[in-house]
Amino acid sequence: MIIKERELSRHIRPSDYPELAVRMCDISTGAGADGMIVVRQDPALEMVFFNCDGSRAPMCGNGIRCFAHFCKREGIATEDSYSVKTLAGDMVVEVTCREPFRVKINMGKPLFSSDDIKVDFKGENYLLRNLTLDDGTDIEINSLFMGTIHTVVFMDNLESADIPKLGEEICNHPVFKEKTNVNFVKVVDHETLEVKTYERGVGMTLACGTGACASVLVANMQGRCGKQADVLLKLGKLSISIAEDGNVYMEGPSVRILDGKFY
Ligand SMILES: N[C@H](CCC[C@H](N)C(=O)O)C(=O)O
Repeated sequence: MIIKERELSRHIRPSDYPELAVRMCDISTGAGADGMIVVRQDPALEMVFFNCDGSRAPMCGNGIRCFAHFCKREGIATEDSYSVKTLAGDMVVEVTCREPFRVKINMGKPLFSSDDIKVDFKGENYLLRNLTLDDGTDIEINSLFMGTIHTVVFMDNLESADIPKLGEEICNHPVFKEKTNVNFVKVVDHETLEVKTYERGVGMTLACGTGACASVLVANMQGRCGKQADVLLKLGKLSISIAEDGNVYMEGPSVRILDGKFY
């Protein structure tokens, strides 16, 4: 869900955005969405993103494709390539097709330090670590910051596993001081991954752009896929590529569903 900050009632202040996100995203009494984006135009073009529980997230991969689509339709961005400020840094947008709308985003580079993912650990990164679950079993996880905090879990049985339950447990595990988004990844072949994501502040989602990037990155580091891979999500497909300089690119669509007035 996307709103223009300039068109908001003067009674609504930035401190009200978390509550507005909860109300607008509510499936019963609002429009129903995973998150709310405020388009800020001053002093620079900025995407201000909230999860449907009202928490702020630094970045949203799906959101920025919708943001770019919205800015094009509304005449806010007239160029095909421009930069968007986010809490995870400036993202570079490049419209690859106007109708149907497709866009490629430079999502930046992954970060691996304990400070980036808010986990206490020694060593260079938090990849290939064992996490002990409530039932005493260990699960191998890989955590990193790719626009936001992500954990990647490789799994062959995406269909039979209780992903919502497992996702919720990992997301809220005390090791993650600011929680984590959790991506369950099945390697289909060297160019294709299937990903299901449980999101912090949301729950199960139909698609997660930053999660798709995190999944390809970790899969590539472990030799499970190449530097370019398609990510199959419940609702669509994203193309992810890792450039020589380490920047990660995400390419995919955005589709307008409705325009409206929220009271
Ligand atoms: N759905 C988003 C990510 C939202 C992340 C958010 N749930 C958090 O970090 O709190 C995406 O497409 O990249």
